[in-house]
Amino acid sequence: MLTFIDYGNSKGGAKGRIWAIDPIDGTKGFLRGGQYAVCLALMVDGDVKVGVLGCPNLPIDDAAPLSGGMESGQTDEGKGCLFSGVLGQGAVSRPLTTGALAASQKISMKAITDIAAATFCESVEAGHSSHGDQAEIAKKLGITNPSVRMDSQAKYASIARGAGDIYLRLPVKATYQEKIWDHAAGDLIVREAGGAVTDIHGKRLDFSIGRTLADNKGVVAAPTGGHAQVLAVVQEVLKIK
Ligand SMILES: Nc1ncnc2c1ncn2[C@@H]1O[C@H](COP(=O)(O)O)[C@@H](OP(=O)(O)O)[C@H]1O
Ligand SMILES: [Mg+2]
Repeated sequence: MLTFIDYGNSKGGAKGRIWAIDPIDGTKGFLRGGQYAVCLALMVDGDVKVGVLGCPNLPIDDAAPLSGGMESGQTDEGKGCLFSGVLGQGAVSRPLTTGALAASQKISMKAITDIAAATFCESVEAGHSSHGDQAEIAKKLGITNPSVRMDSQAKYASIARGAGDIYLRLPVKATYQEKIWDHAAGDLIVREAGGAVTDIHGKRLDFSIGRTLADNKGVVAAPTGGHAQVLAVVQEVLKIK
C-alpha cells in the first residue's frame, strides 16, 4: 500500500485524469484521536468530478449535532461515515457500520434562514487558519454559537450534511499555498450538497494549476443562500475590499 502511494508523483494540472489522494488528512487529529479523513478525488482536465471522504470518527447519524468529543461516539451500529459526491449528481453519506455495507442517503446543507444562528467549523490548528479573524467575523455576523474545531476535511463533510453551517479557513501566512488533496473532495461534496465554496476573494477553488491552489487564498464554504453575506464580512475583517 505504501509503495503504491509513493507512485503518486503527478504534477497535477489542467489535462487528463488525475487522482488526488490524502491517505490521512488531519494527521494531527489522527494522532490525538480526533477527526481525520481519508480523501480521494478524481479530476478530469482540472475539474473535480468525483470526491470521496472517509471520516471514521464522525457520528454515523447525519443529524447528530456538531460538538467537541464526537470522536468517542461509538454506537452498537458502528462509527464513522463515508461521504461522496459526483459532479451534477448530488452528494450522499453512508454509515460505516459494524455489519454489512449500509445504504447511502442523500445529504444536503442546511438552508440559512438566520445567519446569527449558524455554527462555524474551523481547524484545530491555529497555524492552519486564523482563529482570531474568524472570531471577529462570527461576532460581526451576530453568531454566538461557539465555533466547532476539528481537524481534516471532516469539516467539509460536516457542513455538507447540515451538522454545521459554515467552514472558514483564513490564511495565516501569505505565502502558504493550499494543497489540492486537502480540498478537492470536500469542495465537490459541499457544492453538490447545495453549498458554495470560494476563496477569500470570492473565486472558485481552481484545481487545474498543479499540486497547489496557487491562485486561491483561504476557503469560505457556506450554503449558497448565505455565502455572499459571509464573504462580505470575511473581506471586511481581512480588509481586502
Ligand atoms: N500553514 C498552513 N496553512 C494551512 N494549511 C496547512 C498549513 N500547514 C499545513 N497545512 C495543511 O493543513 C492540513 C490539515 O488541515 P486542518 O487544519 O483542516 O486539519 C494538513 O494536511 P495533513 O494533515 O494531511 O498533513 C496540511 O496539508
Ligand atoms: Mg491533508
